[in-house]
Amino acid sequence: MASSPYMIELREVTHAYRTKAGPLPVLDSLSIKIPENSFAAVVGPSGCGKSTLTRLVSGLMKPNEGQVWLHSQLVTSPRPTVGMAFQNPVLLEWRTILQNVLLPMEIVRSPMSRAEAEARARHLLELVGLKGFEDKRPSELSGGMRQRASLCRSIIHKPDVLILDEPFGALDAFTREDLWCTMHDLREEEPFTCLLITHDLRESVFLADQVIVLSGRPAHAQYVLEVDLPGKRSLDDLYSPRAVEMLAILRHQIQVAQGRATDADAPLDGHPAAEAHA
Ligand SMILES: Nc1ncnc2c1ncn2[C@@H]1O[C@H](COP(=O)(O)OP(=O)(O)OP(=O)(O)O)[C@@H](O)[C@H]1O
Repeated sequence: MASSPYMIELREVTHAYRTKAGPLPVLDSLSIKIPENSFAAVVGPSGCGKSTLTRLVSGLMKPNEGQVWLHSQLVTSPRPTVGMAFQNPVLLEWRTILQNVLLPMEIVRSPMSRAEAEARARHLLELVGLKGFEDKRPSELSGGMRQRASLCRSIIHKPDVLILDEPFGALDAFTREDLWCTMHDLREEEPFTCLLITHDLRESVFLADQVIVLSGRPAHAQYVLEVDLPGKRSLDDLYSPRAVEMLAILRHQIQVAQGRATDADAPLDGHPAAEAHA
């Protein structure tokens, strides 16, 4: 079995949940390739299997068929080298923000000393605009600030891969856009490989190098759009003719995935998934 040259690779992954009503097929021959230090966004109809995909990549679940590769290793058990952030940033109220950010260092083995980790946590908090809040408790912060702290926590241990499962979904539009820019700042400071699950097409185009559109359940990679915008983007880039064109393509692909449109009337661009993954 050949190892994978990608940071994340799914090869022909098929998975069904066992339910009382019988097997529920969720993924069907799903193949995805994400190179090191690149950012992939996954979009698709509600309930098509996006969160299932994150559980497979982090090793919390094993697929019925196919392989999941992470940093050239076959994933067969939970991976400490994966950082995760979710829609609800669960921070521990009895710890300060700094102590919350440092939490993974107590769980994951790392070559960093305690002093190095603390210096890194303080630096990350400054980078995301939380300088001065290190000693506050989570309840003293706004939702957007808590999500910023949660992002710092997810990368404090320098994970191979960062998995973001709709981390900005519960925030108001302005805070969300602010956090998108923070993501670009973080990536500029320290490259990492990221898999983002989102329902927001603008978010996917603003943040990602490739946008993978999943089909309806059981999901396969229906379409892959390579985002050809500048590396570090400004919000104005979202209003460029090219960004508007890409958003139209993605909107159409989501409609195809939902069974509300066919490929016959597709805007012309991008790569059908099969081509991009050849
Ligand atoms: N542990 C489980 N047991 C049985 N069925 C499950 C389990 N987890 C998820 N499902 C079902 O599998 C399907 C895919 O779920 P998943 O959460 O991966 O979808 P999703 O694309 O992330 O959904 P959404 O867009 O609504 O967040 C759904 O129908 C869900 O009800």
